[in-house]
Order: sequence, then C-alpha cells, then structure tokens
Amino acid sequence: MNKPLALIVDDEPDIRELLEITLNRMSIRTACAENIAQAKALLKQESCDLCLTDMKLPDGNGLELVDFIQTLSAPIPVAVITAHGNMESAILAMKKGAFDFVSKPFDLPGLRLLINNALKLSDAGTTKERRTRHTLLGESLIMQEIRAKIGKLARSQAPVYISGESGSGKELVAKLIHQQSSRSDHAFVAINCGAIPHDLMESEFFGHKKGSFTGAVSDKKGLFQAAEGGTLFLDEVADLPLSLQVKLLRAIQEKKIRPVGDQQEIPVDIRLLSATHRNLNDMVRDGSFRQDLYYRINVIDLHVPPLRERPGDIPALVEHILAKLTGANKQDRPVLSASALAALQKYHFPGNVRELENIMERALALYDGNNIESDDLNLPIDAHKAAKSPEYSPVLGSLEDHLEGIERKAITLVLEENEGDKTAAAKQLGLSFRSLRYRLKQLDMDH
Ligand SMILES: Nc1ncnc2c1ncn2[C@@H]1O[C@H](COP(=O)(O)OP(=O)(O)OP(=O)(O)O)[C@@H](O)[C@H]1O
Repeated sequence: MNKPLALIVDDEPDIRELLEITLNRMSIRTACAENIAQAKALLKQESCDLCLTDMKLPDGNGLELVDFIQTLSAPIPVAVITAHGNMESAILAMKKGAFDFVSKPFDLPGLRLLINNALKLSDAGTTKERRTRHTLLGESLIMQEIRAKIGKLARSQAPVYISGESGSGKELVAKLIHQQSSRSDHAFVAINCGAIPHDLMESEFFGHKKGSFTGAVSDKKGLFQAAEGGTLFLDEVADLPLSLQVKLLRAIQEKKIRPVGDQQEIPVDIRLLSATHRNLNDMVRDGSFRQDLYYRINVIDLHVPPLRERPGDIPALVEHILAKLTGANKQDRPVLSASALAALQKYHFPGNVRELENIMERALALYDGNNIESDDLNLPIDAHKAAKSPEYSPVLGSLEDHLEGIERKAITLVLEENEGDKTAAAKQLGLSFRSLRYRLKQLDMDH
C-alpha cells in the first residue's frame, strides 16, 4: 500500500522540518510549500491525502488555501496551524471547512492524533454505510439538506451546536455525525447537563482523584475521558452553571482537562457536539451563558426544524415507528387510515417526533381491526390552539392577568395530557423542571 502524502505549508523552515520529521516517523510522506502559490501548484500536481497550513503566509492567509481545497473535485482534510491562543482564526478556518486546528508551539501527541484522524477521514467514505445504524428519516427538502450537512460535518472536528425543539431529533443528528465520522470506532458519550447535580458536575465532567472531596473514595474518570477518541454530546448545554462554563471553555481551548484534586492536566481528544431546546442567544444577552463559550461551541450550527413545519415527513416516520413497534412481522402491522394521517399532519406536535412515537404506541394498544383511525390516535387537544385566548381588551383586566390566564390554561392542558407528570410536561412546554415548578408556585397551582 502506498504511504499517504501530506502537504505542509509554512514559511518558517524550522516548522516545516519539525513537521516533516514527525510525519515521516509516522510513515507519512511529505511535500512542502512556503507560500500559497506553491501549495496550490503542488495540490494540482500531486495527489495529497491531507494538508497542514500555517495561517500567516507571505502571499496571503491560510484561509485562502482552505477555500481553495474546498473547491477541488475531491477535497482533502485540511488543518490550520495557529498561534497559541488565537482561537478566532481557528474558528474562522473551521467555519470555512478546515477539519481541525493545531496551535504553536506544537504538542506532539496532539499533533499525531490530529494527523491520524485526518487520515482516517480519507478512507471513512468507503465504510460509512456499514457504520450507520441510525437513520434520520424524512423526505422534506430541509431533512434532505440536514442529511447532506451531517455527511459534511462528519468530516470535520469542529464543534457543532444543534438547536431545535424538544424531541425534534437533535440527539439523533449528533449520533449520526459521530457514526459517519472517523471517530466512529470510539465512544459516543451523551450527557444531559440538566440532570447532573451542580456540586458533582466538575467531577462528572473531568473526573477526580481519590480523597479530593468527601465521598471521593477512589480515582474516577470523567465523561471527557470516557469519550476519549470519540464524541462528547452535551445535551441541554444551556443548563451548565457559569462556574462549569469557564472550565469547559478551557478544556475546549487547550484540549486538556484537570481532574478535581489533580495537579496535572491530561490531554483529551474529543469532538464536542452540543444541543439545547432553549435560545442560547437570549441567554448570552441576559448574561446566563458565557459569550466566549457560545462562540466556541457554536462554530457550526445546525437547526432541526419542528415536526409541524415538515408534515410531509410524517408518513415515513409513522411507517418506521410502526415497524419498530411491531417487529419484523408485517402481517401484524396495522395501516394508518387516510383520515388519521390527515389528523396527524394537522397536529401541532409540541413534543415533535418523540410525541409522534408516543401517540403511535398508544394507538397500537387501542386500535381495533386492521386500520388505525383518527380516534385511536387520541390526539391531545392542541394546547397551542386551545391556549389562544380572545383578543386582549383592557376592559377585561390588566395585561398581566390576561397573560397569566393564557399561561395557566396552557400549563393545565399540558399537565393533563401528561397525566400530571411534571417532568414530561416541562419538556413539552420547553421549560426546565425547575422553572415549571417555579411557575406553578407563582400561579398558585402547586397542589
Ligand atoms: N428524522 C427522524 N427519523 C427517525 N427518527 C427520529 C427522527 N427524528 C427524531 N427521531 C426519533 O425521535 C426521538 C426523539 O429524538 P431525539 O432524542 O433525537 O430528540 P432531541 O431533540 O434530542 O430531544 P430532547 O431535546 O428532548 O433531548 C428518538 O427516538 C429519535 O430516534
């Protein structure tokens, strides 16, 4: 088998030499260029497998080369070399399609990891299909675009921020990015940041040393280490307390963590994906989410639209859910009547695809005969529509009372729909459990 070929672009001879030695020791051939013009010429002549480029070059900016590589008929992975601490240019390069960055002075183990990841990317394409266990269904244009974007993002190490309502498929998207990436042989670790008690968070994330606090009876690895070589998915990232936001920022920037009670930092190689159903922009504005962290986790954003905006996806989803619930035997699988499908396509789906799964599960238990009819779906009264109150008029009372009435009505409906389960109701209402409990108390509904 041919040894892979890496193109090194840097105007400093010392750096070129250091990179050549490191790569040659990894059995990688190297070609060197001192500037953008030479690099472009080499890329046209040789069939390179990856490119490492400095940002500041005598005849322009490394970003120009990143752009150029994206226009090739078969773009190769390109990583940029940045001055230590200059995350801005690293982020810019990743937004343009660079798959990762490495800072000077080089941390050699980190550099080797980056190169190995890049080389895996070059052959990831052939094994992609086999690796994909999950499927993101839906033939709407937007879902087709999302699938294409997932394929592209899988070839990068850039942090991706996935936004969208609860139950819309954010975690599924994250799993797919991981599975189609060069990291798919390693772990995909998903963590719901809202579910970890604040005082344990640092140790859960970064691990701890024995004896570092009461209860730390032995050394423990954290989630970053569990995800080593793979992907860490921070779900509900908006729920991270500010104290941990600072530490997370450091971990992303330095690619290193420090377990609680440890003097030493440990290098980590993870890809970070994050999601929330809340509006992080608003949270940045009101000071509850750090702007610098937002900027770093949101290098690339991907929005998953709510199900109500893509009713055309419902038939495929229903078929998939029914097949999953009824197993391989097609004979046992009921058919959804046309009127039932029409009812679903009109429904608001505050809980999105997860709610559709619940509706179908209930319908399967209730239907009678061969077809699932609209009655079997037991669609909840649409809280969205029912909560619409008459136009506001000052004669009816203050605006505050009016809004309180709407809130009361919506909460009551959703609580009824979820048989009093506050956790499920909060999720459906797009609130944290704590904020639902607070509102119930404010509205004197907490008995
Ligand atoms: N396009 C889709 N095709 C197939 N299944 C889907 C699709 N979208 C969502 N699902 C399924 O719907 C369920 C909810 O999706 P998921 O957990 O990814 O949502 P989420 O946006 O991460 O929710 P939350 O914000 O509550 O964490 C999962 O069982 C998932 O497999």
